Amino acid sequence: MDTAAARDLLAEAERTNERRVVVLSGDRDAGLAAADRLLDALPIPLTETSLVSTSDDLACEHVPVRNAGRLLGTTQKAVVLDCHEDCRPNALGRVVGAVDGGGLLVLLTPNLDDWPAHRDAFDEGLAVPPFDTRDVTGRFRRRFVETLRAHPGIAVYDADSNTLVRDGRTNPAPRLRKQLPDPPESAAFPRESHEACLTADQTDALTTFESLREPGHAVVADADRGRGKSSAAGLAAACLAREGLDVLVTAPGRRSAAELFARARELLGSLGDLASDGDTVETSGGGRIRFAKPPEAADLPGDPDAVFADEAAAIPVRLLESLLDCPRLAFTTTVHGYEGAGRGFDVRFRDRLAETDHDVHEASLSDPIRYSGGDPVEAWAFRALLLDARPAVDPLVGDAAPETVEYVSLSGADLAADEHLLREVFGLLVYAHYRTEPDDLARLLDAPNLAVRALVVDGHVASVALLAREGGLDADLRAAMYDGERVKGNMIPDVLTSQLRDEDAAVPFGYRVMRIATHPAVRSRGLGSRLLGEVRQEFADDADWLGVGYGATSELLSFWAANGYGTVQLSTTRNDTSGEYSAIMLDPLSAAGRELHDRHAGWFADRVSGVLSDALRDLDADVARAALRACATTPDLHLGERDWRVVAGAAHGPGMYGVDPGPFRKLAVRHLVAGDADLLSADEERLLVGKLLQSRLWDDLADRLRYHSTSQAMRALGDALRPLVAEYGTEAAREELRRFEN
Ligand SMILES: CC(=O)SCCNC(=O)CCNC(=O)[C@H](O)C(C)(C)COP(=O)(O)OP(=O)(O)OC[C@H]1O[C@@H](n2cnc3c(N)ncnc32)[C@H](O)[C@@H]1OP(=O)(O)O
Ligand SMILES: Nc1ncnc2c1ncn2[C@@H]1O[C@H](COP(=O)(O)OP(=O)(O)OP(=O)(O)O)[C@@H](O)[C@H]1O
Repeated sequence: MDTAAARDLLAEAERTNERRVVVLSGDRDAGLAAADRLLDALPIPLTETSLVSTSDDLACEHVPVRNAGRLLGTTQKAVVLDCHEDCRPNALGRVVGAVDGGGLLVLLTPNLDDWPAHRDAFDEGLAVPPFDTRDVTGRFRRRFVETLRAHPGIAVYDADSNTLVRDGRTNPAPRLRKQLPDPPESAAFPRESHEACLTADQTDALTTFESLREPGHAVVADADRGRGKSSAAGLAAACLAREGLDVLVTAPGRRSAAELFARARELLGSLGDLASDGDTVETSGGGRIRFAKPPEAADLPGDPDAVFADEAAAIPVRLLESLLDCPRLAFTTTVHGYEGAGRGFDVRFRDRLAETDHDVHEASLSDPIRYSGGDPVEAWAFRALLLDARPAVDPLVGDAAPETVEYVSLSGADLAADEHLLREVFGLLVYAHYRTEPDDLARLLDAPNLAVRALVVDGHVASVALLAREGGLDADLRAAMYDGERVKGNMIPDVLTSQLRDEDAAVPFGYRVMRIATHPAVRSRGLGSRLLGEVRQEFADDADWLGVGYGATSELLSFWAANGYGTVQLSTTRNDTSGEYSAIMLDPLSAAGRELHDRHAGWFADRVSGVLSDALRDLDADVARAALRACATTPDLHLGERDWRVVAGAAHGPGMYGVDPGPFRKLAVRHLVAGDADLLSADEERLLVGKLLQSRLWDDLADRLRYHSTSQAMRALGDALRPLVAEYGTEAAREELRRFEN
């Protein structure tokens, strides 16, 4: 790229405070040399430049592609992203956000015509056994190249032929540069906090946060990425802590709360109120700002005065609900961008918030901080990575019912050919699953092991399922897996083989429902079940099993059980963000699938009482009940005469559970897995789980189940045992019962 063109492009970026993209396409070495010349010719210091690449080929900072997340929240004047050997959509999303207004994103790419056929390390990751890289398609790249050629603000330079294909200038009319906002005349927070705001939106948001000085208020701040909402929250947290309040901050990860803490520290520092600056920030007024992961924050440790949930949409609603007991609440959420849509924050949580006694205040920030509004590179990134994909608007699917929808199979080619459909499918997945990210868009379009099935109404997506083919692995791979090697993309066979030590688990093949989502406007009408029914019918003669692995809640366990899926495993560690244990369930389709299911269901029932008294001691009793109820087997119950005498005796008083817990546990598992669900009340079942299986202390259990006293809880367990003895006991057991009943 000749120096004059590069200088003109950078000058335009600086003049408008927008970003520009330079694509250097062609041979990698030629591209690198062109990048080197470009950076040399431009007035951009090396210290403000990063190269994101598999190798360290330029004189500036080098960030490995897999660590591109390091750039999140930082800003650079120029970032060079090397797309030759490992083009990761996630890295692209992170890198774009790190370029400052007036800066350049430089992409090193293969020749744009050839790129879709080029295979790299990312594609190798998509080539899940038994597929190989040749099975991976290049649709994501084809679409990506089209966006590079079509969007304004993107220069394309062919480094092989030294030709400037597009100069990337948009020649905008001159605009007034934004001034820093004036602090409000009268503000409740210190003037310095308002002076620290960079846009008028941020000032307004901070003013909204002032309501939190009094208890009984909640603030919801939403914005697109990079509008400074976390920073506004940080300034507010600092002001509250300065007044002596204890502020608990939670976010999907500590990293995501970094900006909030940074602003709080800066402000307290400049006010001279920073007493201690470790993981917890303490103020000279006796206040503090501390962090806890969502599952811990949900218990409101130390009864904080205020809770701030940053990126709240990426935190499960169940955990957010536990925060509502705190007198002051703040939630920030991203409108567009993957974190934003997760788990229907708007749909479900705002209603819950409105039902509380808190006065709810809203703040919206639309002015970007790092670059001007209307920046063409932001618009391009939204489109290229579908950051703004949304489910169909409600009225378009409002009439969807199980009888009126059409079941369709959507191949990568179908999705690539129909942008509307792609947006709706992807938008729905993003909306419902907080972990959906840019890499998933490429997977959807190119991965050979994935299949998309949907229910559509008038061409609009009402429900969608993403299926991943798993298993059917040869003996060598199975042995490797058994020996502990990670075999990518085979989640269920992997768990059954390596954790549960079943070397044959990956012989049969099946489809794991990776994600399923029904449009929020039409949930609970049977669409999700219809979709799973159709999937079952379609694959009945073509696969050995259907399966699923997900963060277990009692509602979801019931949903899957109602659709024929049976529990075979509960994980022994919790997910960091959701705090949920995951469940694996199977729905057998063939004889081989049934074999696999039956041996694991049987084994699950055999071992579950051991696990519940150990790693799963803190599993929610209702999740345990639902997981056991969803296990499709009938556990053995071989109790001897002496066992029954102990159990029946305990049901009436003189016998004691503690002398020999074994038979009680067997009885509980037998009933909770395969017994008549109406025999005991929900609380009685919770007692079986809590006392007999999880060995909780009586005081704790009485408290949890709201019994007036420990002895009342003990009597309730006896009452629960009686019908069980009557139902399952031998003649000897019933004889024992009759002794006491008379
Ligand atoms: C691998 C995975 O994807 S697991 C995660 C599943 N997906 C999600 O959680 C995304 C958000 N949720 C959704 O999109 C939907 O709620 C789905 C896909 C779970 C269910 O789709 P729907 O079309 O509502 O299913 P359908 O109407 O057939 O069955 C609903 C029943 O499932 C149960 N159910 C399952 N999950 C839930 C839930 N989160 N909230 C309420 N009910 C639920 C209920 O029993 C419900 O019956 P009800 O409405 O009479 O109470
Ligand atoms: N008042 C401020 N003072 C200094 N820097 C700020 C301020 N507001 C925002 N920034 C900077 O602008 C960038 C975006 O801010 P922030 O992270 O708060 O925004 P956000 O809306 O939460 O965005 P994201 O969704 O990307 O986290 C950050 O790099 C931050 O350091």
